Amino acid sequence: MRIEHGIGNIAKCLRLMLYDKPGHLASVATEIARHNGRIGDIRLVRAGRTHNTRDLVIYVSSEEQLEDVVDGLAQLDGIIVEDVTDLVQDIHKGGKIATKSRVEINTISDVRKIYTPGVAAICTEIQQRPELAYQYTVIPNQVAIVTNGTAILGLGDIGAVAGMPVMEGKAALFDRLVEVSGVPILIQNHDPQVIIDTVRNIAPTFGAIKLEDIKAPECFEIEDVLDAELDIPVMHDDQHGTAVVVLASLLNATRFSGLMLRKSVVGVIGLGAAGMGISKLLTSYGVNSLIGADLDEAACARFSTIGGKPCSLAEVMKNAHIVIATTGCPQLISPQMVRKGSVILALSNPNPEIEPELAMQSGASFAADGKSVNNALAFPGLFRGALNIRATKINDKMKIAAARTIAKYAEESELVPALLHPEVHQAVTAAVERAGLESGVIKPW
Ligand SMILES: NC(=O)C1=CN([C@@H]2O[C@H](COP(=O)(O)OP(=O)(O)OC[C@H]3O[C@@H](n4cnc5c(N)ncnc54)[C@H](O)[C@@H]3O)[C@@H](O)[C@H]2O)C=CC1
Ligand SMILES: CC(=O)C(=O)O
Ligand SMILES: [Mg+2]
Repeated sequence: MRIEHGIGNIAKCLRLMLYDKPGHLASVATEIARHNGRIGDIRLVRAGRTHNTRDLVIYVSSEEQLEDVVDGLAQLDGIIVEDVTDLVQDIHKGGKIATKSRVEINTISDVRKIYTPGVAAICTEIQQRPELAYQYTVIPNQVAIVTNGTAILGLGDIGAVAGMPVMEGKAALFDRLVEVSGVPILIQNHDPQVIIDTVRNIAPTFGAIKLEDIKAPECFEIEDVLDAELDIPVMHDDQHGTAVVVLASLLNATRFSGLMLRKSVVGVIGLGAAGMGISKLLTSYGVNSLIGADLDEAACARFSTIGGKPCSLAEVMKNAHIVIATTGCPQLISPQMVRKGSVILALSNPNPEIEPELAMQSGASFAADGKSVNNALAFPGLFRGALNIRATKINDKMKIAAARTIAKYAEESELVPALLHPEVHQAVTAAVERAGLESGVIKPW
């Protein structure tokens, strides 16, 4: 029997037929536990005279572990494994988003209004007064989610199309959390200039641009140029959404542990898009002592330009009170490296640099991974707030206001609130609106 130490990222549904006798379900649970699998929902599908059929969700870390579970169950008396389905594949079939009509179309008269000839009058009005596009079209509620697929989560340069499930996921969250229409835009090109030109040309379709999973260093130039040229917000989520959630979690971590954030030594491992975005916002917040490690010399040089001190991974782990890892390298941090009492945010997805449980067992005072400290807590409210006030930018004041608000909604002794917290995204929206209005980033008509 293999022993798995992973966190069980693979969700499978087992359809089991089993004797309807006391204790049978318990023997199933015991067998799954023997192979270190975790159990989710259990649903009765059919109640027969002698047998029941149940769907049982399990979480495993590998296909091999699943095989062990299924083989083990098949050997139990009175249990047949009828089917095994993958819940993640199931939920992706057909894609996760769609463009739908917001208006009823029941009669030909409806068609004449929403389409030609009626629509022509609206077109002409917009031609004469362009600002009416914000009243009569989806533009002010629509955000482009732009990727070239070069840093899809921590999977690396897997191409824009392979990154589409992530872009759809972000769009689905936009809709669910703040009713923004997110539109994935896949640009199959590595050249920053091509991305800049493409986004510039399609920008009139959108109220804002969210850059996503574009690797460093290209992401910096792309964002800087577009931000300067366009009069709508342009924000690279991996840089700034992540930075906002990190600041929120550190506001809480330092409050609970008695550290002073501005006086703490903060170490960043992986100085790419996320690492640099985090470093810049923490500097803007007032963190004075920032050390960082990266394998790439150019990344270290960029870090120096914002006041960071490059050093080795071992030095970061030894000297930093707070460690933030954004390398895309699972298990980069070993238990022996953890400094007693430190705060460890191992943010790489889909797998962290160190599992939070292991970091805590190794002496960390707080630890979290990229599933919980995730930019999805920030980007919905940042964009919703910016769209609501017709901001031209999302500036540091808006980001810090968002971070403070996220921090406030965390449960006692948690670093951040749950992503589906019923109030946090609306509260972030309101805070971003206020900060934007105070700092005057509004487009005048
Ligand atoms: N939890 C969250 O909300 C977020 C997590 N991330 C995660 O952060 C990771 C990096 O993403 P990006 O910054 O967008 O990628 P990126 O490609 O822009 O940057 C990665 C950086 O890590 C460095 N690096 C790689 N291996 C290293 C090692 N062994 N030691 C030191 N440095 C190393 C690279 O040289 C590069 O500078 C990904 O795993 C991603 O999932 C990114 C954004 C948000
Ligand atoms: C969360 C996210 O944006 C990432 O891991 O790339
Ligand atoms: Mg990302």
